[in-house]
Amino acid sequence: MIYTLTLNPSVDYVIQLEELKLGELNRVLREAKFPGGKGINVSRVLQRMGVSSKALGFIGGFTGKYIEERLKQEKISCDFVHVKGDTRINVKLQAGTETEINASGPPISKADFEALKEKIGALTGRDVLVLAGSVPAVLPETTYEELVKICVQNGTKFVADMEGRLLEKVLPYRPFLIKPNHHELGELFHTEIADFAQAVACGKRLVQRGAENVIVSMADQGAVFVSRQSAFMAEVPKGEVKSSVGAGDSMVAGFLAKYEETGDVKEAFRYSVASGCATAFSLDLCTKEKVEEILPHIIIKNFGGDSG
Ligand SMILES: Nc1ncnc2c1ncn2[C@@H]1O[C@H](COP(=O)(O)OP(=O)(O)O)[C@@H](O)[C@H]1O
Ligand SMILES: O=P(O)(O)OC[C@H]1O[C@](O)(COP(=O)(O)O)[C@@H](O)[C@@H]1O
Repeated sequence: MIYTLTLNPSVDYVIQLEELKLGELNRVLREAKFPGGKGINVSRVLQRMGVSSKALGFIGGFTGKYIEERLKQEKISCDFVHVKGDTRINVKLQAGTETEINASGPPISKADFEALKEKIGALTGRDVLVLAGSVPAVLPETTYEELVKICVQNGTKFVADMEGRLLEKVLPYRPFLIKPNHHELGELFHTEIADFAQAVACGKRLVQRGAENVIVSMADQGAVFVSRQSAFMAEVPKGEVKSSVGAGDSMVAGFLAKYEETGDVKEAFRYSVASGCATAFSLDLCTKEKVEEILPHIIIKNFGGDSG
C-alpha cells in the first residue's frame, strides 16, 4: 500500500486577477479552492490513476474538515492526526505570473507527533511512504530523519520530496525516489542549474549520496532522471499553463503509479513527465485522460545518447 505523509496540509486558494495592483483594491476574475499539501496532492493524483493510497499527516479546524470532506468525496482514505488549530490556507495568485503565499500552519504537540510516529511504525516492508512538503516551523528540522529511521527499521520503502536542507538529511537512509526541482537542486549544490547536463551531474552526486532514483524537474524545460544504471532526459511540449501548483507532486504520483504497474523506470519517468505537464495545463491536478493525451508527445532520450 502507498501511504503519503503531509506534515503541513493546506487549502490551496487559487485566485486569478487581470493584474495585481499592490496597495489597491483588486477584484478576482476566477477563484477555486483545492485540498493541498504535497502528500495530499500525490494521493489525489494516484487516485485519478486508479492507484489507492492512504493520506497521513496533521490536520485541524474548519480547513482541516474541508480537506477531509473533499478527500472523502474523491474516495481517498485518510488517517490524519487531528490537531487543535486550523490547517493553513495557501494563496496561489495568478496575475500573468504565479505568486505563492504559503502560511505556517497550526501548532503540533508532542502527543500529536507521537501519534503520527505510531502510525508510521505500523507500516511494513510491503508499503511505500511518500514524505513530501515542508516541515512546519513548530517541529524540529530533524523530523523527517526521525520518521525515515522508523521506515528503515521496518523495511518500508520511502520517497522524499522536500527542499534541499531537509532532503540532505534523509539521503543516507536510501530513499527509493527523490524529486527536487532545479531551484532546490541548485540551492543544495550552491550553484544555478541551467541545463540538463548540470542537472544530471548533480543528480549523479545525489545517487552517490544514497538516492536510488532521482528526478530533477525543470518546469517548462522538462526533467532528467538519474539512477546508478541510467540517465535520461525529457523535453516537454508547449501548452497553455493554467496552474503549475502540484505539477511536481503529480510527477511523483505518475512515477509511482507506472512503476507499480511495470517495474520499468524509463516508462515510469515518461509517465511522470506527462503527469507534470498535464497538471501544469490544468487548473486542478491532472486527470488520467489528460496524462495519456500528452504521453505520446514525451520523448525520453538517453542522456548523451540516442532516444530509446
Ligand atoms: N510551463 C510548463 N510547461 C510544460 N510543462 C510544465 C510546465 N511547468 C511544469 N511543467 C511540468 O511539470 C513538471 C514539474 O514542474 P516543476 O515546476 O519543475 O516542479 P515543482 O512543482 O516541484 O516546482 C515539469 O518537469 C514538467 O513536466
Ligand atoms: O509544504 P510546502 O512546501 O509549504 O508546500 C505546500 C504547497 O505545495 C503544493 O503541494 C504544491 O506543490 P508543487 O507545486 O511543488 O507540486 C501546494 O498544494 C501547497 O500549497
